Amino acid sequence: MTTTDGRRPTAEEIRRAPKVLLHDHLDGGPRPATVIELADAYGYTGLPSTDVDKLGGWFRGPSRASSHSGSLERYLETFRHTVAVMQTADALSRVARECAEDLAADGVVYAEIRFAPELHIERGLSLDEIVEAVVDGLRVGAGGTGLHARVLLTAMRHQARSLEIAELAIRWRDRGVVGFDIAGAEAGNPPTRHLDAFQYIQRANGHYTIHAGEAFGLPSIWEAVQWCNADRLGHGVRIVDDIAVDPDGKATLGPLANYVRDTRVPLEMCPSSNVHTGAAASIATHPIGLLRDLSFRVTVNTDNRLMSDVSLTSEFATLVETFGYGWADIRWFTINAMKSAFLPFDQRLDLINKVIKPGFDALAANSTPRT
Ligand SMILES: O=c1[nH]cnc2c1ncn2[C@H]1C[C@H](O)[C@@H](CO)O1
Ligand SMILES: [Zn+2]
Repeated sequence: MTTTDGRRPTAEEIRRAPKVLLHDHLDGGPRPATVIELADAYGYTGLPSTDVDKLGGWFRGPSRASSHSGSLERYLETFRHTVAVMQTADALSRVARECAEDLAADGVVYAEIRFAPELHIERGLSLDEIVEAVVDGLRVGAGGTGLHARVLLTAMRHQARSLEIAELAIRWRDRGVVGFDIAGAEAGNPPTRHLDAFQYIQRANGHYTIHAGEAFGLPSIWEAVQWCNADRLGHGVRIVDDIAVDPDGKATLGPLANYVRDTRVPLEMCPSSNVHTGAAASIATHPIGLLRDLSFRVTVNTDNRLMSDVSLTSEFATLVETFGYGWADIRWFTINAMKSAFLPFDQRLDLINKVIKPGFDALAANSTPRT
């Protein structure tokens, strides 16, 4: 459904819509100017440029399919510069505060921001000090805005600290941290490597999502769902490998795709990031179109706002442009995301009924026909 006059939502209208973001990396979204200032303040001399525009362009460059082999590993290389300047409590707080400010300005009303504490210990911060700095920064940045910001703690899947990070997540669960995740190079690092961490969280009645089915296929998703009991899947795009579509468009789901759809496993889809890492060839051929048509529990996310040069608004605008989505679709993705958040049920319901639905109703009603 588009607006009553059949017109598609504009980017500015989408920006004003109350949106929900479940998959956004803190170290994938700092402002280029902040990276330069922090590098200067802390004596980090490794930046490829100290010019704001050039640095921004450099971060985005490797994401472009043309200049990039479309590999997750290459995409992840750029993070070393953002991580390098996020090694003190002040720097972490500032990046977190600005992240919340940027999301609030983009019309996000609920966000789960993730990062890997183990990457921020180079200057001697303890894991708890790192989490404290980020939680504080988000609280300050979100203060006085309509944004509710929470944290997911990520463990790097090629490392061996996941149980420790899982314990950290539970230790902070009543203080802004709502879940756990694993990220990093997927091939060769299957989710079951971290089974003890997932089981720890499960025994503590906590929540976790798992990056799976991005750079590796169905076995990764199967392990994440059937061995590790993931509450949600980060990306999960390769679930399409278990769906056959015949020439007249009829889709047949294999057992894993059926299971994921039947049990409403939320898919944290990040279309632009997937094009940049080679997980999808283009937005037009991105599986989100098919998965939305088949009513999987799809959500729309940014992944890395800096490296992929996106905002949640721009990501929705791209989908509107590509798939002809209207308000009903954006609202459906948004409510899917809010239902899938790691927030207590009553708070999710409150945001849906008091913020999201009224916000979308007002926008769809007020959108004026184009002259
Ligand atoms: O899309 C991704 N897939 C796997 N790992 C990722 C992705 N985006 C960011 N990361 C990694 C790099 C960051 O340093 C780490 C924690 O945010 O998570
Ligand atoms: Zn990610």
